[in-house]
Amino acid sequence: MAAAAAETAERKERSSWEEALRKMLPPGAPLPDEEHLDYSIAVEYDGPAVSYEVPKIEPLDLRSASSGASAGDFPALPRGPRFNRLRTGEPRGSPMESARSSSVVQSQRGSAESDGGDTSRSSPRASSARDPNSLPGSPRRPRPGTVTFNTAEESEKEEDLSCGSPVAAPPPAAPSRERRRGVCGRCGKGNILKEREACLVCDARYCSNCVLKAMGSMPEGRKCVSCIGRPIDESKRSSLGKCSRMLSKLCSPLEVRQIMKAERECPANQLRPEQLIVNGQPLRQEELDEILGCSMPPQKLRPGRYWYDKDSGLWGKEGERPDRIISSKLNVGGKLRPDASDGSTQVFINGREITKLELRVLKLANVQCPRDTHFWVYDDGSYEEEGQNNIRGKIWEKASTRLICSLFSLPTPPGNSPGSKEDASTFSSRSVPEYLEQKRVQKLLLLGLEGSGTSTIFKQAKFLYGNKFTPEEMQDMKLMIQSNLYKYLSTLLEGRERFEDEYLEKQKSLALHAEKSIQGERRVEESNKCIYLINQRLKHFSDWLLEIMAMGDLDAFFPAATREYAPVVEEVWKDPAIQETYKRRNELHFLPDVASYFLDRAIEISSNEYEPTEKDILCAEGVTQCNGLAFVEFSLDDRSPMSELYSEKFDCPPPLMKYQLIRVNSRGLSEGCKWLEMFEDVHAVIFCVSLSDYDQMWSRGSGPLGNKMMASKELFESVVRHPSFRETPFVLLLNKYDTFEEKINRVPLTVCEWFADFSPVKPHNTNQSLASHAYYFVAVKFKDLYASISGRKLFVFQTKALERTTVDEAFKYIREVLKWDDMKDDNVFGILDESFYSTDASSSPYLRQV
Ligand SMILES: Nc1nc2c(ncn2[C@@H]2O[C@H](COP(=O)(O)OP(=O)(O)OP(=O)(O)O)[C@@H](O)[C@H]2O)c(=O)[nH]1
Ligand SMILES: [Mg+2]
Repeated sequence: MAAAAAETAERKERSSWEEALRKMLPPGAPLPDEEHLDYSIAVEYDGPAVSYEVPKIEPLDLRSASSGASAGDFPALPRGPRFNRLRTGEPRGSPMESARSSSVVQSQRGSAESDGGDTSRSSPRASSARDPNSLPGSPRRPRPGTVTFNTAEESEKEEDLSCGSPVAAPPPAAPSRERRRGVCGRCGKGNILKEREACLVCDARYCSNCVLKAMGSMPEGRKCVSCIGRPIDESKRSSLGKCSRMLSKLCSPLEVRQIMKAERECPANQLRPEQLIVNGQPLRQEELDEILGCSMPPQKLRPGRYWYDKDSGLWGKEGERPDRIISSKLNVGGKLRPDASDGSTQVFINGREITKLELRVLKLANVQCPRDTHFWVYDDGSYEEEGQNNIRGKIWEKASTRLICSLFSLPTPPGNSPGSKEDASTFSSRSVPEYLEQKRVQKLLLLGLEGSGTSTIFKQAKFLYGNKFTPEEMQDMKLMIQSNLYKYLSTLLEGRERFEDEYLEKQKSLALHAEKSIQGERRVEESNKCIYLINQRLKHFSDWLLEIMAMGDLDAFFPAATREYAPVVEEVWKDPAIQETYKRRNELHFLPDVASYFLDRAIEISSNEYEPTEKDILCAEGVTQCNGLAFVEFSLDDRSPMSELYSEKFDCPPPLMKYQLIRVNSRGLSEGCKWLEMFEDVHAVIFCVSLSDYDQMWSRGSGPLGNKMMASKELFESVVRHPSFRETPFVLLLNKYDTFEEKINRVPLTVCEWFADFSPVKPHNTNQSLASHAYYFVAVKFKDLYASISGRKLFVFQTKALERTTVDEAFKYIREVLKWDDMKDDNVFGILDESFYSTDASSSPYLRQV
């Protein structure tokens, strides 16, 4: 019964689509077989109502145009930018818009027809094809967008290319363009110093006036409209998704984010399987999918030849040592060859002759490996000699081995439990940097997002506990303060440019309206004086400085230029346009609060005789100019309620504990928190967050702008999740409470999406109470987040890092936390219940925070 009904339904459906098709063909033309239908031409249906859904073409929805795994793996592609711009009425002229209004849309690839995955097919049946996953037998591989906007000529050429096998057909080559250095590919105007945005495919460069016209709404990121659908130039792979200064000036942050996402994730920009040769064999799409979809895929894959050991998960470039450990047991590539990494040690791991460096590390890790040893290594690091059936240990288990590996840039598997303490002695007998030595010091790792206050806290610790700055450090500090002047200034100048452009745009649209009325004209004339205008001379300086900053060449000009330009710096800073810009500093690409403190004294600071005061040192960002790792050792006066408890019990004073404060700057954290592995033995992680960041905009490098508190949250999460700190207590310092107190009455806490549910219940008559309420709210947010990840309690303390006493109290609080942590492990007194170990208790004078 059911079968018969289904058959009738199918027959009915078939006849109705045949009917629809007939209407599209010239009268009397025979109805082609389904196999012979040419789906590459879609015609807008304007016939009578039909019982099924007429297929629609959505030119930009590449997600539906790509099939199988890729469709599932790549999130929705941006359609926002285009619509946003259309809404704002910005003149576009992009061929994209004209194509949308046209009723005939060309399919880019005839090849897609053969596999039935083309969403542009005109068959009514194709209505289901909008969901590529619903197509039986649709191949799992990314395909370029169905619809592009090429010239007729280009489309013809492509049609030929696309006739080949859909798997083997190489993507069409980029059109070659004649280029002259510094000349815009569209308007032809040239200026070698002007910024250009380059097409990722053909490298055509466009000036800021032309880039949006040449690249349209960028559904695949920065490509000329005629290059959409084409694979990118491989040399540009590393810049995928990295926004340029030009683009961030031209588009809103949301648009930029969407364009960059499309650039990274659209099918056309992905690696093609045949570009990867693994163990001598080019990959097939399923294999590439398997690699990319595994739990630990190789990062930043580029076309090339690789080797892969599926038993251990080791992965490297052909002829080179292992580069990383990826998921094991993937069915990809050919058989691992003995000479895969070009080793010459006569020691073999899973059939591969290992390199000298690996052998050295194995020896350091006390693995016996005479010549002609054949090891079998499994993905958990356990190893045995071939044929002996006797696991001899785990290679990466010891912390020392992992540290050695990281020193030698050899991969270790993530997620190993912290190494056992007995490693310490073996480890210190080797020549390792002093700071890695296991001594009687408690290591405190101080981390935080850029500008959160870590260096200020570090410097306060130095002032507080007796480490003086050396003359070299003072000199470093001076140079840093001097060059920071230019950094602040360039941020302001860049902002000024943007505000001026915005203003002019607004004027233009006003003028359009005003043309209709004479009064309007007068009004426009009156308001034409833009407050963001600067004079020609300063403009010249501004262009020059921004150019240098964009090229990252500041160090080449300073400090030599410091004195020479000091008067101009002062003039620029005092200029009303810059002062107006400064008023809108929260819209700028992060300008610290201290910018005005230093810019006000530009002449004094730029002089040769300038010596930074203690306050200058504190206010200056950073510890040293190069700003990498910094260490300070100190001991604290140990009289505290907890130490009294010790003395009572043991009848002797506790030994003086030394602390080593290690500060890693935010740049050190940005590379996937790689450095953190070095610090798995720290006793506490002190994470610093600037409370006043909740309304600040910020971006990592040239990435898209976002809320800075959210960026802090993300960094916090990744540090908490880091395997090195699974057992380590965390102390959160909520810093800049002073700025927060002042700001909270002007800017509601809810501007940060994470705090959107902040609604203080009681009326707040004083600033104090609203600020403390908000502070408590933020603290609890972090505590909840921490607990949800680690299942433990987060210790929170409030600081105003510029006030020394608050930093002193913070360290004393941290000392208490460390002691409790020690005692929790031993539980020597048997009195440590959860409430004692909680921050809610107030058994210590320092325990007055949430
Ligand atoms: N008002 C106020 N300013 C602070 C406070 N803490 C730090 N600052 C200032 O904020 C700026 C940034 O602080 P830093 O200590 O340099 O921040 P950081 O975490 O070291 O950031 P990077 O050096 O970029 O990694 C400096 O100008 C400090 O003077 C605070 O509690 N209140
Ligand atoms: Mg700093």
